[in-house]
Amino acid sequence: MAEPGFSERLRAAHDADWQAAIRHRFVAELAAGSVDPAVMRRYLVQDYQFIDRFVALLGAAIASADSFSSRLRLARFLAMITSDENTYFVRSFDALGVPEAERVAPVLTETTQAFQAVMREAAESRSYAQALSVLVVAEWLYLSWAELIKGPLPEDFVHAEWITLHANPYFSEFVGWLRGELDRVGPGEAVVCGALFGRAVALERRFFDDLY
Ligand SMILES: Cc1ncc(C[n+]2csc(CCO)c2C)c(N)n1
Repeated sequence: MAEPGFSERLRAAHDADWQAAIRHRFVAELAAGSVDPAVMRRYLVQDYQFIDRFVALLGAAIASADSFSSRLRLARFLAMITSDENTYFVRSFDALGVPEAERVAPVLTETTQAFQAVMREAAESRSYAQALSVLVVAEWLYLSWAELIKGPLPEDFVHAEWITLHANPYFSEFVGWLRGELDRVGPGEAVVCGALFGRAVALERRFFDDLY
């Protein structure tokens, strides 16, 4: 059997937080379409602020990537999420009656602030490997919970689209490629990449825990 790659070794090193996040109560309720509207609202309001820094981090990855083909691939993904995914938030905020102030400048939880700090740190490192360490967690962990959901989609688009955005062949393929990039460049900065990866996994779990 082939040796596990760098990304799988980091994931396995943080398996307890990883499993707690991908099997979280929030994910189960999302699949059942039973997330309390107040919980969904709190989640999406904080997540929109997460996405803001995520987009900046993806920009940093584009700037620090070590080849034109990698830059192109990341740039295409960036274009996709800043169009399709942004409309999901706007439509969901409308459906949930979220006022403008909470869309653009909500009070941030400590977890959201800590997450933003990790993303800022990774972006400011100007290291492709460090940027990838945080991007891979955010994308792969979401793909992993979404892939565990079986059966018919919930009726409400706020629930259903949040699942289909993360469980689709395009996204799965992209995450596979992104992991391959981290497998390729991460071992050169293994310790610092491992630390960023671990902080990000712990924060993903806390981000869900905070909702309850
Ligand atoms: C706390 C938190 N962590 C990860 C994601 C997942 N995510 C963020 S941006 C992006 C790319 C396009 O979908 C993905 C998968 C999230 N939404 N919120």
